[in-house]
Amino acid sequence: MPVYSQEELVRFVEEAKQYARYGKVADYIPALGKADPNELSIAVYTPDGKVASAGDVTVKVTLQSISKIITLALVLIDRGEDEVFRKVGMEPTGDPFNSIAKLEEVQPAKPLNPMINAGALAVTHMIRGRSVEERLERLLAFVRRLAGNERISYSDEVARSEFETAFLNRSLCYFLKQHRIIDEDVEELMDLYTKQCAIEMTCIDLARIGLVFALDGRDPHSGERLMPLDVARICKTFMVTCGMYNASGEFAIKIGIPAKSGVSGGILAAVPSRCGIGIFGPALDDKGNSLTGVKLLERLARTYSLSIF
Ligand SMILES: NC(=O)CC[C@H](N)C(=O)O
Repeated sequence: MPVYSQEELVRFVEEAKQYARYGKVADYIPALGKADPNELSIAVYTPDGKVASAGDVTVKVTLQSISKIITLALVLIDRGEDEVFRKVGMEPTGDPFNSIAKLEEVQPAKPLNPMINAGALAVTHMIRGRSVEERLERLLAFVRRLAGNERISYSDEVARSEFETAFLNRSLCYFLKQHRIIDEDVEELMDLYTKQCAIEMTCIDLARIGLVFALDGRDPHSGERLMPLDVARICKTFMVTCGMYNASGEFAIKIGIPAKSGVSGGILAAVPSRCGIGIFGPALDDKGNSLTGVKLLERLARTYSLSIF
């Protein structure tokens, strides 16, 4: 097991930051547009409980699409594989995360995987609970257990900002409703989905959740099982095949670590048995992945031979 040295991480962060000028902060969710593209931070959490970090790891990042992997785990626990995969598929799309195109082409109409927005909306729909509040509380309780941090909540500002502007996601919902993938009120689902995406935490929390996946679903400190082995396995497989949207193939070749990104600039990565990694770098590439974050991960993967392939 390599020792992830703080000094080395600081150097890698400085190197990767040079690329910030080629990226762009997401602004289709207006509240995300306020982020500083030069921000870059990383935390690496190892099974011995140690955390190495660089950059300002007190900054909070909203999960955005990273939440998709966590809701998938919760819903697989809630409903089991058979029910979940009746409503959402297992195949990468090669399309942007918010694309509506394949929904019409694929028969029977169901989203191709849970990592694109259409699939994630179908998954969020399946979170058990009698009301949006109860479902959100169940999700938050799960997130807090994975991160070992009771204080985690969501940003009301970011949730509201997305809720007010998410017309494309609403279109996806109506399509799903027409095809009976979902049967709830679209505004309620959007309320829950935008709050889910606005759950915020630090890179250290992200890294700790990554480590739970890396340890096949076990709590790194207590050894307690937080999700069944199969659920952790399915989630990690989706991270490899679809976690970086339509850049997942290139990411697998260049970096080779199960990872999930969000348009906030966050990345959660799980190196099986070895570590969890949390990154925040809001300068995005044209696919919506953190440009500086991916550069940083690439450097780390090469230095420490982290590719699983
Ligand atoms: N790729 C992302 O991170 C997208 C998440 C965002 N909340 C959306 O639905 O558009």
